[in-house]
Amino acid sequence: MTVCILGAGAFGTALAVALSDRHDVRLWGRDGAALREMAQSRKSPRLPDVTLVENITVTCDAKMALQGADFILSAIPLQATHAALSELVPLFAGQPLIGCSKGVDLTTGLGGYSVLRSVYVAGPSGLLTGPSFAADIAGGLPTALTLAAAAQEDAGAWQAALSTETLRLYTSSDPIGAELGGALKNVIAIACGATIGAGLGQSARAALITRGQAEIMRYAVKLGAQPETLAGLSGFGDLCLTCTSQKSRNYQFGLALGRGQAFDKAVTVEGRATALALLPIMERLDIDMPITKAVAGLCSGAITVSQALAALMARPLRKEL
Ligand SMILES: NC(=O)C1=CN([C@@H]2O[C@H](COP(=O)(O)OP(=O)(O)OC[C@H]3O[C@@H](n4cnc5c(N)ncnc54)[C@H](O)[C@@H]3O)[C@@H](O)[C@H]2O)C=CC1
Ligand SMILES: O=C(CO)COP(=O)(O)O
Repeated sequence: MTVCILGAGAFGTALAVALSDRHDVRLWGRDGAALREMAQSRKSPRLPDVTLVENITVTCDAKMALQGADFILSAIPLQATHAALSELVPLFAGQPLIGCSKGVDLTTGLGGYSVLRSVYVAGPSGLLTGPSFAADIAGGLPTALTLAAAAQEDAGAWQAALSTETLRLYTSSDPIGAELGGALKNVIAIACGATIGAGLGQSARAALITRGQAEIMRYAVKLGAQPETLAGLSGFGDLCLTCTSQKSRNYQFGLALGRGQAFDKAVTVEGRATALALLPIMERLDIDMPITKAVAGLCSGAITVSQALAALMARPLRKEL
């Protein structure tokens, strides 16, 4: 089969490497000069340890990349996905479109799967998400992810086509739960990084992960997710990984906030825009999300880490569940 991957950053490239074990892959990106350099050197600046094998075609020609593709995967950062796909969808030919991005859109409030549905109205779409660093996938380390689609038979067929010896896919028929678990964990990871960066300790981080999971659950269930999905790979699994690993860019961004250090604005940190996107929605729907609110305040510069801590600790005492 032929798989077209949109977005030639770390994650798109990692998926290209993994799927090239079984399929021909077309890796499409928008930056012509960078793509030509990748095509020639067979190296990715984002994943320097990896060599791109021959059956990965690197290109900025979308028509060529999509021609005859059996699957389309999108690994374009979430805030750019709607605009980018709106231009590309006219070139699609009814293939499954599977989102791989994690976040909530600032303009529409939609998550990774729902953005795809809003642009690719007539075609089948799904979401691939869960605990996975690009470098791990590209390095052939064992990884388990959730492949979610509204129709279980679609998810089953796509699982069979896209699993590899090292990439183990589980199906889910709850794409809303999958998109929200993957998006909201990034916000909690920023809080965890800030906590460690400010020297508040690992006990505080464990509390944030647990209370973070509680507020992710409140939000997602209100928006129609199944609670079990939030306990799975796309929810709890990815929350664990991102909140505890210095490889996570969301966690690194939080660490810098906690230490009062600057952070490179060019690095993809999905949780920053996601926290700001969630703020008006949780207020409108009256969902209690104090950690997300604190992270939104940190990201907009409205509050400091010590003010965020003081606000969280001063909340009225309550029952845990
Ligand atoms: N890096 C990782 O370990 C993982 C990343 N993801 C998700 O994958 C998505 C992409 O992240 P990364 O690849 O890591 O980011 P990245 O920063 O490495 O790469 C992003 C790529 O997207 C391209 N891009 C930006 N706007 C674009 C547009 N309008 N059209 C086409 N290309 C555009 C950039 O040129 C860049 O090549 C994010 O939503 C992230 O949460 C998911 C799982 C793991
Ligand atoms: O989503 C990820 C791991 O599952 C990657 O996390 P970061 O975007 O924080 O690096």
